[in-house]
Amino acid sequence: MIGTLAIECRDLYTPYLATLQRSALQGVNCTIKAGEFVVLLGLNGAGKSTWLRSLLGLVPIQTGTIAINEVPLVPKTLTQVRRDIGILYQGGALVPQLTALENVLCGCLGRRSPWQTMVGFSRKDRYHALDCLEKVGLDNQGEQKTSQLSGGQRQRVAIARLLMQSPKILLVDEPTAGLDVQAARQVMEILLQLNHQGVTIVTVLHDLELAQAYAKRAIVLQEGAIASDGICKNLATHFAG
Ligand SMILES: Nc1ncnc2c1ncn2[C@@H]1O[C@H](COP(=O)(O)OP(=O)(O)OP(=O)(O)O)[C@@H](O)[C@H]1O
Repeated sequence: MIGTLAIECRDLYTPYLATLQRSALQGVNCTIKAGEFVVLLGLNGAGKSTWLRSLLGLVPIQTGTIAINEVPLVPKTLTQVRRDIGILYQGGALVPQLTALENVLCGCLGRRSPWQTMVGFSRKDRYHALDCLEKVGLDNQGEQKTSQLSGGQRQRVAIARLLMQSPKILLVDEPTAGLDVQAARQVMEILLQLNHQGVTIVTVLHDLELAQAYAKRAIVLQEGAIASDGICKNLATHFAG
């Protein structure tokens, strides 16, 4: 699978923002091959989340092009492209009143008709959701409300929910924010396992040690453009400079 292009951005500009006195993204050029594990680094406001959201067509684009799995991202291809790509937002965005299993089941709502949604989830859906929970080590917590889970467990439920759509590309925004060292490593280990299974991972991280331990390539965004792009090595020294 490595060799095909998972993500390709050419001269990507978002519209001018008066508050910033520039565009959030200004000239992003980048290719990421299928199967890569990439960490996205940069200061607050550098444009990391905006870039991730742009890859799903969630941000207006002024100029430039995006292709996902070699399919140009245009209104006509949006549904097709979104089938292949999952995004995990900061905090996971789970429904606290629902159980872990119910939250994971929500991951298949996007590919169901309104009629199927009214009928409820099938036994097959439930087995699939349990399977996804098992992949993140939470098969015993399926019936627990997510409000009663720890931050690390909630983040893993959010990953399991994404797995329901069997994405080929996972975009992850600060998956370890607010987690202790052990929980952060558990989340990163899950991302690594998924990567070993062929899923392309692009994750925003602020922890340089974790970045170096798990990702092979680091892309650094600065004021909406790529300031550096290379192998994950000596990141602390690089950033000190
Ligand atoms: N819809 C919007 N309207 C106005 N400004 C916006 C909008 N979206 C993003 N911005 C601005 O664009 C810049 C980039 O934001 P973005 O959230 O992508 O940065 P980031 O690198 O992810 O930051 P952080 O590390 O804090 O999450 C920020 O200064 C933000 O305030």
